[in-house]
Amino acid sequence: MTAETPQAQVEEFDLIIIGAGSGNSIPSPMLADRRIAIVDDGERFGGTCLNVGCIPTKMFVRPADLARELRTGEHLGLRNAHVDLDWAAVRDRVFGRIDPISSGGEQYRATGEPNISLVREQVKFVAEHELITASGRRLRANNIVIAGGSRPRELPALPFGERVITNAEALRLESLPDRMVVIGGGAVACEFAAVFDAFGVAVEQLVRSTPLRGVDEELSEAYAAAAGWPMRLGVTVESATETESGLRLELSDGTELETDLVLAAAGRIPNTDTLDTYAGGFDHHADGRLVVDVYQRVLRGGVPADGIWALGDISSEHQLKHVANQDARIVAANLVASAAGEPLEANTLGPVPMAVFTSPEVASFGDSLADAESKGYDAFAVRHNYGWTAWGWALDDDTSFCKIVVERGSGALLGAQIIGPDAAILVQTLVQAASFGQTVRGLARGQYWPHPAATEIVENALLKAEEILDQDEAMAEAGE
Ligand SMILES: Cc1cc2nc3c(=O)[nH]c(=O)nc-3n(C[C@H](O)[C@H](O)[C@H](O)COP(=O)(O)OP(=O)(O)OC[C@H]3O[C@@H](n4cnc5c(N)ncnc54)[C@H](O)[C@@H]3O)c2cc1C
Ligand SMILES: NC(=O)c1ccc[n+]([C@@H]2O[C@H](COP(=O)([O-])OP(=O)(O)OC[C@H]3O[C@@H](n4cnc5c(N)ncnc54)[C@H](O)[C@@H]3O)[C@@H](O)[C@H]2O)c1
Repeated sequence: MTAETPQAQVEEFDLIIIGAGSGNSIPSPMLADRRIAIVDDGERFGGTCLNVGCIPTKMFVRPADLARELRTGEHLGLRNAHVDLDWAAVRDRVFGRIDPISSGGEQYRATGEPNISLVREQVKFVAEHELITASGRRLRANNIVIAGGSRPRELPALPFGERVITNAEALRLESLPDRMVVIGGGAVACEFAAVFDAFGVAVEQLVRSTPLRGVDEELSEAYAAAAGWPMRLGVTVESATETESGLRLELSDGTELETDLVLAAAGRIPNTDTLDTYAGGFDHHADGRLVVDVYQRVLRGGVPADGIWALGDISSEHQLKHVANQDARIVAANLVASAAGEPLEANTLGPVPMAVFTSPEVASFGDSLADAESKGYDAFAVRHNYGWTAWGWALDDDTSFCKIVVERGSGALLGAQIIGPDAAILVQTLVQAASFGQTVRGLARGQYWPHPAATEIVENALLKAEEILDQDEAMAEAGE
């Protein structure tokens, strides 16, 4: 802007919410007396989870899982199960359901509430409480909620383009390629590899280290062994060359790989750079996330910046929707409390579960045994295989298992890792116990477990853990 260019007049609001993913849940009747601006630059309204993340991916996972189960059901006596998956039909069902929700939500925000203005463009900070939009509008508010999320990390050797795509493009492909390379070993890569494999694409997954790193070594190994598509571990792409029919990838192990399409899923980076939260003077972690305190207030010079809040991927160490939602609930409550001069609510919910809807499914919370030991816990782990329960016999399963990590003495549940069908549901029984401070003692025998449901896998792991605690106690009493 030159000296002669007149500056746009500042538009004043009581509250500006940047990001209409989890941020879109902040407005409520409690804030009906505030002039609110919701700012979002997404191609579709409603953020990552609704449009290109959790929800559509799982809507693809379901038919993929069904087809895989039928096709691989020979051992159960299923014969000649030939199942075709129709990509276009599945895709159109998914987005036929989701797109109207997105556009309906957008229309409601644009016209449905007199106190809310919707600003559909990119915005960035110019000062602690002031923003400028791409078209030059200047917005100011005493309270700003930063819910700008994250975006896929681009790899230098594989710039995004026609043949190198992200989750967003992958879900809406016009037609399926014959061959696809999936880069990464995280949740996105593992879920998409499983889906495209089931749809008949020749998938090859390239993992820099090990898949689902950070869960538990034994589980990561079991996952790599059980996944039904080729997975190369310990390799990266050094360079890529366009060929007539696709791309040739030169890999770090000296080999080459030809493919039609690359799906890059090498992590997500917070949108603090494009939002220029640095211009607001806020504190950032080394990876670019905003630093928040336990009340979700953004810090500036180590102390809470007045009226600046953040939630979800842009500030959280967990890039998970249930965490972003919880952050948003805290921010919503604290916007009301701070205006009323009441005490703020702390964000102190118990352990964070995560579930990866790949094949086989994986879920966990808390520490692996290695993590617990590195934190100084005197802990042990027990493992119970699905195949040791009646439900496992029904599945004819010999690869799935549940591990729980327990503190010696107290019997506190420090973590759990499950690989196998319905892992996401099973883990919640343990998350619930840990969240409400229940130890392993009495947990199995203090309630009924429907027989012969999959929950008996968890019940048996708990019984085993209790047995170890009893043995420890007996040894201590015997003075051993
Ligand atoms: C493929 C995939 C699958 C996933 N599956 C799961 C799952 O099964 N379970 C789970 O718990 N989590 C899952 N996640 C993670 C989950 O989607 C995110 O943790 C969650 O959506 C983050 O919400 P958010 O509100 O922080 O950000 P978002 O929902 O990303 O919202 C941020 C919004 O801010 C807007 N914005 C950003 N910068 C600006 C700017 N400068 N100006 C204006 N607007 C801006 C963006 O357009 C966007 O709409 C998945 C993620 C991906 C990518
Ligand atoms: N079911 C779920 O809950 C779910 C599903 C999808 C995504 N998510 C969330 O979305 C976030 C993003 O997922 P993601 O899988 O993209 O990230 P991630 O951080 O989980 O995994 C990134 C992967 O990319 C690899 N990688 C990083 N840099 C690389 C490089 N230069 N070359 C090769 N490989 C590289 C890492 O080794 C890792 O395997 C995750 O944090 C996850 O919490 C959750």
